[in-house]
Amino acid sequence: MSKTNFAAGLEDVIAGTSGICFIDGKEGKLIYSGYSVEDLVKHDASFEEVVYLLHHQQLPTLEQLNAFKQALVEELSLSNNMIELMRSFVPHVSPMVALRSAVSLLQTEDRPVREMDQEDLRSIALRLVAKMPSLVAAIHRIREGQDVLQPDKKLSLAANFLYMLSGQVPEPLEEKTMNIALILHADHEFNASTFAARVTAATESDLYSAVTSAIGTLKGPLHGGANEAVMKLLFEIGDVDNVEAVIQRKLENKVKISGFGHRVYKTMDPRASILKRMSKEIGEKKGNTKWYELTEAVERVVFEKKGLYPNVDLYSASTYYVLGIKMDLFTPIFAVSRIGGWTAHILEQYANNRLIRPLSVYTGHQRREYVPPEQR
Ligand SMILES: CC(=O)SCCNC(=O)CCNC(=O)[C@H](O)C(C)(C)COP(=O)(O)OP(=O)(O)OC[C@H]1O[C@@H](n2cnc3c(N)ncnc32)[C@H](O)[C@@H]1OP(=O)(O)O
Ligand SMILES: O=C([O-])CC(=O)C(=O)O
Repeated sequence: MSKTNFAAGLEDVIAGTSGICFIDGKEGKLIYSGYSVEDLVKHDASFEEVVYLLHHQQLPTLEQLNAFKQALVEELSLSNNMIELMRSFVPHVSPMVALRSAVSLLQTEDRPVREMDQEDLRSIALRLVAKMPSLVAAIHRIREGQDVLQPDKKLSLAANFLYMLSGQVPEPLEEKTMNIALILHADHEFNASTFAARVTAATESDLYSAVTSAIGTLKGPLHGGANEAVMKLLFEIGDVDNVEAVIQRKLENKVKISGFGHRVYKTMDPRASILKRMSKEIGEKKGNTKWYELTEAVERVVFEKKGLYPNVDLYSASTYYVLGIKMDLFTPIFAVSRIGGWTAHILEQYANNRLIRPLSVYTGHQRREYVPPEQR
């Protein structure tokens, strides 16, 4: 590439190798270390099993899976000190800002680690995966003025997350829905937040710093923040009869419709197809299909008017909303899942590292002579 050629937004640039995840953007396929997400969902894989797969690029044996689940459950709870620290800032900031800050604070409780020691790195990665649902649930309960709940060690990670949020052990379909949502969001190759994590890791900085970079990157509405933006759009539309006019107006004003379009998929995002089914199923179970139907109408109109396909964020919004989750927790839930992928990529980056440092095309002033302030 010459110094004046560049790819805006790094479009189509191959920035490295990875054995974790493969996306076929033309065919709409998402494969984690050889296993399609459809297959993992069809066979009722657990989120824990998928995290193991991402971390080891191998499905665990039953014994390995049980040990991994046990290790995760043992790490779920937050210290009293951590909860007290969180009380001081959670009520004043958005959940994503609180989550980014809380992850940073978690490091202050870590035992001393051996630098770049594989075993220590893996145990921090596991700790981060386990703490994420507990942090999000604690953020929610603190800002609602409720007690922070301890995890129930008999529950899966998906069920524990819903339990720590609401204080109710979830129904089987609620647990299944959350488990599938967590699997579907767990990894996506060199997406913006994972790439941010890898850039930080490539300086040989620590795992907490890399994950903090990733959370800050996920927060934006062009990336993970789009699921909350979809719910806001559904509220703005309000009724199926308004879809056509609201979408038309937005498109005329060149406003991007959240939950549509993708840098890599040129067809339906395979995760959106599965979440569409889940949104319908949980809506029917809860006797509230309004949000599913509204989303489906938006999908139809956006396709007719602009030829755009849904991405993962479109149907996750109605799915979470019908589960009774507040919309400003949608993006934090993305982090509860994506921590699996982020940590896998950070470990992979450490294992085969080179500093990530691209170039820019300079568009500033030509060389000039310095003039002292009093002569300008
Ligand atoms: C988990 C995730 O991160 S999935 C993505 C979540 N983000 C969203 O849902 C936000 C809405 N979508 C978008 O903004 C974009 O589609 C992105 C950011 C996902 C991808 O962006 P890019 O690959 O840079 O595509 P870009 O923004 O250049 O769009 C290409 C064309 O499609 C149009 N387009 C793309 N997405 C949308 C959209 N959601 N609504 C309206 N038009 C869109 C653009 O306006 C542009 O059209 P033009 O050529 O007529 O100007
Ligand atoms: O891959 C991307 O660019 C965005 C995305 O869908 C994800 O991170 O899940």
